[in-house]
Amino acid sequence: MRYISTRGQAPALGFDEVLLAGLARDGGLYLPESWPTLTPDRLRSLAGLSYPQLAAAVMRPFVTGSAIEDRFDRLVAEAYAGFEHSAVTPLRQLDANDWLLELFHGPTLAFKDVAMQFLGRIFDAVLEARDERVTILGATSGDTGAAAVEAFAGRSRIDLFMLHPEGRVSEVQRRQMTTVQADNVHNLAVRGTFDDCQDLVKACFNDHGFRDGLHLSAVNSINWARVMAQIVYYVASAVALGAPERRVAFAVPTGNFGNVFAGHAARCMGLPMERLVVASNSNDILARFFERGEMAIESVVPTLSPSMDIQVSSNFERLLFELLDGQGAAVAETLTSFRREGRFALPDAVMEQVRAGFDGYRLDDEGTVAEIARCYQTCGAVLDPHSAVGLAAARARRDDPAVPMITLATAHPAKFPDAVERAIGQRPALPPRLADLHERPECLTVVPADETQLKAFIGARARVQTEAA
Ligand SMILES: Cc1ncc(COP(=O)(O)O)c(C=O)c1O
Ligand SMILES: N[C@@H](CCOP(=O)(O)O)C(=O)O
Repeated sequence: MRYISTRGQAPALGFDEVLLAGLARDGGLYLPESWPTLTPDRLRSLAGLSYPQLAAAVMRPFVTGSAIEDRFDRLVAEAYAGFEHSAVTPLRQLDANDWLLELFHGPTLAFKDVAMQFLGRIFDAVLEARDERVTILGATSGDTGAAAVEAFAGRSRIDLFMLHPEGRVSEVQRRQMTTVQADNVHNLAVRGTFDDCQDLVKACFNDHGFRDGLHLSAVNSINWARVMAQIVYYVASAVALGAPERRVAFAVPTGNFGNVFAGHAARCMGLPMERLVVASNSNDILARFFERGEMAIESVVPTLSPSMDIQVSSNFERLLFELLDGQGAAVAETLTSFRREGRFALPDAVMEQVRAGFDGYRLDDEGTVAEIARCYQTCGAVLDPHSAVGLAAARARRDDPAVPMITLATAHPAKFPDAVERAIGQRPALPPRLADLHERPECLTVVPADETQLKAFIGARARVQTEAA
């Protein structure tokens, strides 16, 4: 399988190169040249498979030509062996045709583990096959960082530098990153927002000298492999509820648009799907976009669902590439002017196409607390605030009650105990293996949102450079 950049100026690459590159050299994001097809017969053949078997079957066409193709099934099986639920991503029924897809049974209690546990293993295997080393640079609003630290700590060919916005992640999220003691893990608390962190990451990648010197790589959803691994649970849940004979709909708590883009990718591959509902908190740039056809940046406001406190959704670029008929130059121009002007609009005809596939919804903190309480009272399920935003969106935007509506539960409630306690008067407990999280010593460095200082910090510590010098 070959991959092309959304900005049209970088060379097409194979899977291993895309995995290690993260961001394309023209600043774009990689997409497969064509979508592998999930025909109705193929979908039927997935029924009854275990999650790792289904994951390997869905992802295999994306890795053809990879150095790890022959070990792929084993790596996938290992990735999911440590999940605390044997179904890996179980479906929980909330009402006649309402389902919660629980994506938080991995080691750090968020959906990021589903892809990141897999990424840790394939990075290692590809680097070993090529006898190479990388420096991973990432930005997190809480969960990607925790999942990456867990997946990459102690891996000898990898140094991980993870940027989070200081004071804007939950205490559990921060501690999950900062209490892991490993020489190859560096946590940086940036004085700024998640968008500042993400901009710093992209700036480092776009400095080709810095990027090449350190063999920079990415584990945010700008990396195609993250999205690829997230496609699997859309397919698994739809097949469990009757695909291809029955269509399903999804509601997705959204920030960087990576998770919902994975759902869209599953649809492009042939999964029969009603609309994807994009659920936002008060940082509602996407909800406003679906309403008005204009993407307009406003300042980030802190909310009870901090992982979605994002204005610039990096993966929207992949959808834009499709909407602009694969014209990389038009994508680059639109996004450059977006960053300059803080807005861009799409023509009505394009918005019609967008609205046929997506719908948006926004929920503020008050509504989030009310939704956690409502769900607890009506079904006994304790939701985290991100999943609550998703569930409210599912109810509000449901078209046809006969179509199963699946809400993605993206985090365990114990990651956000303050919000949950406010809603239901109880603090959800962390699993026993994390019970002493609040007593463990933390290790992090506070830095300004400054590209030069960040590069100096990384340059002084990354082992790739030390060895090359
Ligand atoms: C718990 C949780 N829910 C939802 C999201 C939003 O997902 P995405 O950024 O893929 O849109 C995130 C962050 O990614 C998250 O950590
Ligand atoms: N909400 C995310 C933000 C980064 O998203 P990613 O999917 O692009 O890694 C987080 O939890 O860090």
